[in-house]
Amino acid sequence: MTTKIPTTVITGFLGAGKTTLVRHMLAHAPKGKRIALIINEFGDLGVDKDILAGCGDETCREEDMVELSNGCICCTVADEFIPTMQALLAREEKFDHIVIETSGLALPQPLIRAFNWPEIKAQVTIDGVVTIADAAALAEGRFASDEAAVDAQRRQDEMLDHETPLGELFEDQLSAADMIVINKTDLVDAATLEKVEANIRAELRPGVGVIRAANGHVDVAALLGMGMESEADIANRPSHHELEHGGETHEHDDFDSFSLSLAAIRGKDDLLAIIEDTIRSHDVLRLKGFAAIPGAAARLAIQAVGPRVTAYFDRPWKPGEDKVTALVVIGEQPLDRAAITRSLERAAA
Ligand SMILES: Nc1nc2c(ncn2[C@@H]2O[C@H](COP(=O)(O)OP(=O)(O)OP(=O)(O)O)[C@@H](O)[C@H]2O)c(=O)[nH]1
Repeated sequence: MTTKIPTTVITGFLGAGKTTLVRHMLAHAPKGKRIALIINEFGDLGVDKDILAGCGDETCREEDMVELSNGCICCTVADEFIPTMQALLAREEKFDHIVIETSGLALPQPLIRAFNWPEIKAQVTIDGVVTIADAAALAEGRFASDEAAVDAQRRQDEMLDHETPLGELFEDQLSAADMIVINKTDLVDAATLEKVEANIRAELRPGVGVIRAANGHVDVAALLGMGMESEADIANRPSHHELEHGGETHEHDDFDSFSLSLAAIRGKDDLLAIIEDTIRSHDVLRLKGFAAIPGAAARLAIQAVGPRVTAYFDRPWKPGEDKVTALVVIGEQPLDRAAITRSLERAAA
């Protein structure tokens, strides 16, 4: 009997901390373990791969990272995910473990189901589905629906969704999970954290573990080696979205993303203030990218989750590299691309 390669699936909403957790996991995985990484990112700048490149050293080399950037993994299972897995499995050097970071807008269920396809099932199994929850976003009610408005709508049309797109997606990510990591515990107080955890626990199947973390710092031994064989249990992980929409539309049809670049900007503080203002005025959910700050030898990595903007110089510009400011913007439909672009262009020199 061949031993199947265990695969960990990481889900969680936009900006919850998936890449941060994967980074921690690669840096702390047992030495000698060889891990392949499949990254699916919403938006086309490849920020996550850039952040992860090199952080696993010999555990996960750059050539062991594969990016799936043509849309969300749940819509491209047949065209992209299955061939990517087959190509990984056909490599001469064998992997001990595979980690898949899904995009923050992905429904996990179609991906889990793909592990029952004969060509995958024979060689790979899901070790566990880990869902990362953003304690700060939950505490701020960013997934909550406006109950009064929804009730009024429902009275008019019984067929209407009773969930916001965000709430529905998050429920699907919770229902798919074998383990929940409540991340960003540093941003909320103890009483709030208790409340957030109680709300999450109320949505879970019995037996699903919950751990708390800041900056994705979790015991890697608890993550790798769960042995759940989640694909065999797909019937117990219903997708609210698939049930309600009959699989005809995908949840992220409700979301939009675009990228833009700015040739030259005035300065760092000015740029960050303009980004924060733009996010607040246009309900941007997630913004990330890199900026070229005048006079700086390193590029500035920018991360914004809701109105919280952070930035750090991540590496020196490479010789000959195009020094531009490039950003990905993600939000609910309709995203007013022209107005957001105009707003961000106020940072231009
Ligand atoms: N304060 C705080 N910030 C965090 C924590 N975890 C992650 N972050 C920050 O949150 C931002 C988003 O983190 P990522 O790891 O990129 O989130 P993600 O889920 O991979 O994002 P997407 O792939 O875009 O969906 C980054 O600026 C992180 O540094 C945490 O526990 N506390």
